[in-house]
Amino acid sequence: MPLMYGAQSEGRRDDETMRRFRHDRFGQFIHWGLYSIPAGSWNGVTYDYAAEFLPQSAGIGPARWAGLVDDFAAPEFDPEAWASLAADLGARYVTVTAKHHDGFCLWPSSLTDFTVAATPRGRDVIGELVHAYTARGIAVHLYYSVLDWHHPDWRYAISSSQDEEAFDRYLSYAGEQLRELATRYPNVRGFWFDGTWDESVKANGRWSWEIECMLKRLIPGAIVNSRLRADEHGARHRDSNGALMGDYFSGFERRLPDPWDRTVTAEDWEACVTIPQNSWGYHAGAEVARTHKHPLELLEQLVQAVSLGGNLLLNFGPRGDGSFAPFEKDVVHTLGAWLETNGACIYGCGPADGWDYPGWGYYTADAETGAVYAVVTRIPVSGAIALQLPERTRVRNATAVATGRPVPFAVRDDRTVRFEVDRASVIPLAFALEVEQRDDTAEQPEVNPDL
Ligand SMILES: COc1ccc([C@@H]2N[C@@H](C)[C@@H](O)[C@H]2O)cc1
Repeated sequence: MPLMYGAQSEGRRDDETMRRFRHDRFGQFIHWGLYSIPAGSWNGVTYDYAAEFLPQSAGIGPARWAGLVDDFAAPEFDPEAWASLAADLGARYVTVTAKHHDGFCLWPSSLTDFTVAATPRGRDVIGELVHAYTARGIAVHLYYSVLDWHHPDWRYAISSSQDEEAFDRYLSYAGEQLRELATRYPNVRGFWFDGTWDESVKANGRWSWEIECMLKRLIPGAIVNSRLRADEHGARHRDSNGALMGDYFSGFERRLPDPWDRTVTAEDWEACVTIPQNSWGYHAGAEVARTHKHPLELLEQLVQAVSLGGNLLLNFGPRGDGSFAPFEKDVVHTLGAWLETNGACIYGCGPADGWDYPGWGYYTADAETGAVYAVVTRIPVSGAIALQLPERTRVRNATAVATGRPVPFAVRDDRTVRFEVDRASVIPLAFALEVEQRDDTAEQPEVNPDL
């Protein structure tokens, strides 16, 4: 059907900025704001829901919530230390909350006084972070919530002409804030929109179209996630013709596609995940802490995302004082150390065509060289893994990515090779496979079916 405000482009973007985003594969999400101070508790009551939703959980109105501005002193906030942490994690980009649903702005916006400028130290958090990350070669995307609990003209739905006039004022405010962000911080790489599910926003597809046009005019090549967009019929992420809006699908939140779901490889996508089961802002509650994922679970999510052609955006919620909690530093050390020696199977990689999900781990392939990687995340009881080869494919040799040492394998039949895996191996264990297309007229590989 003809659309005025549908997808602005067809298919994958193939410009340098998007190729870099695709190559990066691994990003760090940062949720930091007023909600980081109470960290899930209010007036002595702990609410086990997401910490950034505390105003909703505890029924705190905007005026009382705004009282936290005076407590946002953030004595431990050190942008260079945050950038070093991201580098140690192995993240190639960072997405930072410039404004979350509570409407508090981490930059000194001229459009409102509900910003860091009103805090005791008045620092331009976004400006200092953009500088620090960029100086370390880490790209920055700015998270912006269209949903705004603080702004008096915000409406969840439009049910009167007064609502319409108010919400039009709100959308003008949000549009001017976005212009301000793109103008103040022109070297950010992208914008990550959230809070766009309400009827009021879905009814304003033209506004979302115009915002995407404006941001890409102000910052040529800027990358925008699919959550910004609605078309004129209220379709989100994909327009009414099914075309992806924005530059990558960003509907996977605290979940990934099924590891065998190759349909997702048709487009760029990013999954955002948390370390606790469900809190993006720092939550100090013991019950929430009980549900933190093990670092290796998060590492497996990264490998799984890459095996399906996606990026992983792993969230960290710094504490109200600007420091990171010990459990987050554990994640940084575990993932950073593994990526230091195994990054070849992640950065610049994507799905390995023809290599089906094996169950014991994931296959990735270098998008440039075609090199195939087998990444073992669970060792079968047999102590061996069997690789089902694509048609007319032969494995010439295999090396352990972390050490570069050759790895012996047995050819079981013309479609199966088998690796013995040392149970003491560091998991995930990545093998680099040198494969070649086999000319069927050539001699068949020597097979040993008893293996
Ligand atoms: C269940 O509804 C929501 C609504 C918003 C969110 C927000 N999206 C994540 C990326 C975080 O910012 C979270 O607060 C999560 C769940």
